[in-house]
Amino acid sequence: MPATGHVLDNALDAVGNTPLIRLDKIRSREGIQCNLLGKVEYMSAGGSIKDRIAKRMVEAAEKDGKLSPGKSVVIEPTSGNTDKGYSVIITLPNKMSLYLYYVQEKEASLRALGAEVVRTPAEAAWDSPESHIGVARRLQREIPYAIILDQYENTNNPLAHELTTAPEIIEAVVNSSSTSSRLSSGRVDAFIAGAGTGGTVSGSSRALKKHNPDCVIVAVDPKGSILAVPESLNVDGSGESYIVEGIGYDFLPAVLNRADVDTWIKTNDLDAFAAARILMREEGLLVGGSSGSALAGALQWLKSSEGEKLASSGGKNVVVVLPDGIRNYMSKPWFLQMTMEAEPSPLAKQIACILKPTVY
Ligand SMILES: Cc1ncc(COP(=O)(O)O)c(C=O)c1O
Repeated sequence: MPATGHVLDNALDAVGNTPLIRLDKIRSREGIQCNLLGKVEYMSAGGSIKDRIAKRMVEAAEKDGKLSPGKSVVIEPTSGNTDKGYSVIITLPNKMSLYLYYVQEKEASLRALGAEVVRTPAEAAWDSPESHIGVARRLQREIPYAIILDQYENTNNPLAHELTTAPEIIEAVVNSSSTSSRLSSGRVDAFIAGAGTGGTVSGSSRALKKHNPDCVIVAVDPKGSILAVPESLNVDGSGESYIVEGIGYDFLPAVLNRADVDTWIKTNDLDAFAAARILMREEGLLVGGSSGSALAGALQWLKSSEGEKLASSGGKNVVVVLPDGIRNYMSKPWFLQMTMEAEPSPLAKQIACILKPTVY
């Protein structure tokens, strides 16, 4: 959400500057005393936290003379590049290939922006030639002027979070604490985010620890992924697949510096989707599944022996990153199931009663 009252030059200027919103209903239903604040990334122009790194990686490559408009083909990064005159190819793991009628929203949005999308089998190991990474590398070898900006290794990925995500959070908390006594610590006391490439947690951690050396950085990793430490955390559910998208890997991305993380929390799909539903129903935030993972992880941590002290301290500020919105997942079975109530609500019954005699 950009500053209001200004005409922006283009959609890239509407990347980031997302709101930090109190999750007060969840806070009170969980009996938590500290402030629970959601960084709502679907309000960025492309609808995802990935807008920030796509923008920074492209701009850095331009500065280094690695990209020339009209000529270069950018392989892999998400939206935001088309405005700049590059052809874009996205290689995307086909997570839900089992569902025949699955409408692929991510693919449709990317195509709408003018990108070519190549689907790759989700089962492929990251280092196999069939994986999204393997296919991207092959295309780069074959297509002239093709470049992979490589979010897994590109230091501009964590840097985007160090220079935008975390400073926005700090600014919002510091500014608002001068006018609201509820944000009384005036600092970010804990930060919780899902880990995929690890750019969000590592980059944000660097800025947040400078702001408050005691800020606790909690990373959320789905069961079945291997990112968490200690390694023993990854044993439960090892080899299992998970449906939630955007977080967890079967390899360690170079941009994830595990030393930047204080604590890891493992989550499962069921808890993640239940938490996403609560964010929608109770807070009116139309988030995607991994936002549910982040919230589920946050609540798990706040109930743990480590997080409990913060949870019971009024005026402390705990920030949860909500990385994208439901737009990308509207046809996923987990979401469709969620929208079908087992039992009609009293209001639904009343409506049915009123409309009964009507023949349509
Ligand atoms: C949709 C989505 N993309 C990416 C990420 C992770 O970001 P990063 O790659 O910075 O770890 C998340 C984290 O929750 C996510 O939900």
